[in-house]
Amino acid sequence: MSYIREDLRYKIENIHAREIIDSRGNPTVEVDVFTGNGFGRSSVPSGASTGTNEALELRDKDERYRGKGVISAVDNVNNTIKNELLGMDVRYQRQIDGLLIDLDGTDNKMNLGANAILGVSMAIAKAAADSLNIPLYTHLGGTNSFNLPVPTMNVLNGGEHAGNKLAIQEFMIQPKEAGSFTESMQMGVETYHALGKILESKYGPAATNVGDEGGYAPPIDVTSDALDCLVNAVEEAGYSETDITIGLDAAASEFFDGNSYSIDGKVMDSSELMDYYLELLDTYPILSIEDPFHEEAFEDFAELTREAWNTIIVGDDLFVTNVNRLSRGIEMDAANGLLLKVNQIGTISESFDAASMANRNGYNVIVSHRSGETEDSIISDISVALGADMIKTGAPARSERTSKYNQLLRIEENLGDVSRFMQL
Ligand SMILES: C=C(OP(=O)(O)O)C(=O)O
Ligand SMILES: [Mg+2]
Repeated sequence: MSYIREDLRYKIENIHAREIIDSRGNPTVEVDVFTGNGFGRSSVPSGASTGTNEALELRDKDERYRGKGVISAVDNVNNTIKNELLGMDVRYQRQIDGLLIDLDGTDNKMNLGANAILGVSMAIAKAAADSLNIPLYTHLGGTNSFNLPVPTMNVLNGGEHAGNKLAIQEFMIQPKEAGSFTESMQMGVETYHALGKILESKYGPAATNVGDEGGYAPPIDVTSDALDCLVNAVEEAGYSETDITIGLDAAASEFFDGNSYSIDGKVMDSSELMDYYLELLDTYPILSIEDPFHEEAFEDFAELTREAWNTIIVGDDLFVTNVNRLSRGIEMDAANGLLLKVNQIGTISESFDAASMANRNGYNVIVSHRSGETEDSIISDISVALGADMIKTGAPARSERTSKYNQLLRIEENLGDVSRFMQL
C-alpha cells in the first residue's frame, strides 16, 4: 500500500456493529464504518433453505458454541475486527477482506462468524464509495459497470418459504424481452398483478397471502397447477412465452430424505425426478432450474445439464458461492449457472472470485438475495458491478425486496444512455 500517499479521507476512524431485525423478525447484524470523509452502513441477510456447506452464521444460541464462552457476531465486530481494522484505508477492499479471512482462520468463518465478517466487508465497500464520492457500482466494478441484470422475480412461493404443499420453493417470472430494466420491471409487476387476480378467482381471496419473499403462497399442491397459473398470468398481462420466461428454484435438498424425493404427492428416485423435469421443460417456457437435485448430487446435475442443453441449470446449495465447489462443478460440467449469495461465503472479494470463475467458464451469474432480508440494496450494485446476467430478489412487492429493484431503477437512470439491459 506504500505507493499511494496516506490520505486521511479514506482512513477507517470507527467501526460499530449493532443488532437489528430482518424481514422474518429475526436478529441480524448491521455494521457502520466511518472514515475521515465518508460513511458506510450495511446489514446481513439470512437464509431458510441454507446449504450445508455455507459459511457459518454465528448465532448467540447456536448449539455448537454452547458452554464455549463464544461472544456474538456483533461483539466480534466491535472488538476483534474493529481493533484490527482501525486506521486502514477503505479503498483496499481485497486487502481488508484478506485480513478478515486470516483473522478468522477457519474455512467456514466459524470463529468470528460469516455474518460479522460480511457486515464489515460490505460496509467497507460502501464507506469507500462514499469517501470517493462515486456510486457503489462504479467503485466495485469500474468502467465495466453498465449492464443491468434481468430480474428473476419469485411471484409464487412454496417449499420452506410458504405454508402450502408445493415442493418446489420458487416460481419465478423473467421479463427478458425488454428494452431496459425499467421496462422489464413494468412487465414483471403487470404479470404479478394478473397472477394475483387468477389465484384469487381460482382459490379464493386467501390465495393472495404472501410467503417469505413476497410471492403469493396459494393452497396449491401440484407443480403443474402453479405453472399453469404463471403461464396464464403472462398471457393475461399481454405478453408471450418468449417475452417472459419462467425460472424454478426446486431447492431439492429440502424434499430429499437421503434416498428419494417427495414431490406432487409422489416419491421419486433421481432418474424419475430427471424425467419429471424434462417433461416440465417440454411443456412450459422454463428458462432456468436451480438446485434440481440435492446439494451433493453433482452427477445428477451434470446429466440434467447435458439433457436439457438449452436450459440454465443453476447451482445454489450445490456451489454455495465457493470457488472450490464451483471448480468441481466446472470440471464435471455439473451446471451452467452460478447463484451468487454474498453471505454464503462471507466477503465481497470471495464472491467476486466465484463470479470471475463462473464467467471464465461460460456460466451465467445470478446475484441473489436471501429469504430473510433487510432493506440493504448492496446486491443491486454488486449485480451491475459484476455484469451479472440476472438478479433474483423476490417478488416486486414488500420493501426488503423492492429496495433492490428500486436501486436498479436508480442505477439505470444514473447510467443514462450508456446503460445496457442484459440479453439472455
Ligand atoms: C433465496 C433462497 O432461499 P434461502 O435464502 O432461504 O436459502 C434460495 O434458496 O435461493
Ligand atoms: Mg436456491
